[in-house]
Amino acid sequence: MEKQLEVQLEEAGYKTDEVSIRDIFFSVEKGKLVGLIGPNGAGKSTTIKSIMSLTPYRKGEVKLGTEGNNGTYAYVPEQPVYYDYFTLWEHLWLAASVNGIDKQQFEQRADRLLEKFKLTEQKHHYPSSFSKGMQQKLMLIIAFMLEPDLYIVDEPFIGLDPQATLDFISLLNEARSGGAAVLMSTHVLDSAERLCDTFICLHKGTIVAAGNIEQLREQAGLTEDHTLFDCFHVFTTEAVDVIEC
Ligand SMILES: Nc1ncnc2c1ncn2[C@@H]1O[C@H](COP(=O)(O)OP(=O)(O)OP(=O)(O)O)[C@@H](O)[C@H]1O
Repeated sequence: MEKQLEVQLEEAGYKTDEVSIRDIFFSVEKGKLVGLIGPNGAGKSTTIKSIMSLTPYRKGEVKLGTEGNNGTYAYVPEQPVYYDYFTLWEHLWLAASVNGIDKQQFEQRADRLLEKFKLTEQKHHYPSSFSKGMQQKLMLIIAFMLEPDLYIVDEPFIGLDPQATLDFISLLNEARSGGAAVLMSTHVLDSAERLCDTFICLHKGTIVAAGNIEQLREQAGLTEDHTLFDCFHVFTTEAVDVIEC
């Protein structure tokens, strides 16, 4: 299967003399959803930020796109980022125009997504007046509007209401069936268990387990009636050998 993202991070951190994550090696194939899981402070956001070259220190390599073909990506940060003086619609148009989407295609995609996320009425409002969940939806709408080869999403579920969560999942599945790859960090393990093909479990800045749910159960020494949460508990509370992925 073709890799859309290959991560070979030896070390990364917020200062040159401080290593926050180390030995993070994994890949995401076309059409697959890889879940980045781990407790608070495990290094999920740092991994994502260093993939995006947003950490001051990074040693290692990140390859984006398939063999001989640079891929496109959309990054949805944990904290929404917006301009105070642009309306919702202006944000979408700005993102579309810098990414070369023509006006007709932009309007078609943007209107469909606003409808889906129930923000049509707020089209000409300023995101600074939005709730956290509505700002999160703005970030997701931009990502889906760009229809990239790869989605990198940092904790999408916190802040979204149940209907928006379902809408987000259905759009994600639609993008995957079109061949898009997804890397998603989350604490919401029941959703992750249902959605993700494979998991990277981080603890104390490094990978402690990786694979699909069956492989995680095996690595945790658990039987098939155990959930992702049970595996997570084993990997993050007991001394485990670091398992190569
Ligand atoms: N801006 C920063 N400057 C310095 N250290 C940071 C910064 N952000 C995170 N860290 C440190 O890096 C380590 C990993 O944090 P990170 O935010 O990646 O964890 P996380 O798994 O995303 O946690 P959470 O689930 O709480 O979001 C922690 O020790 C944290 O204190």
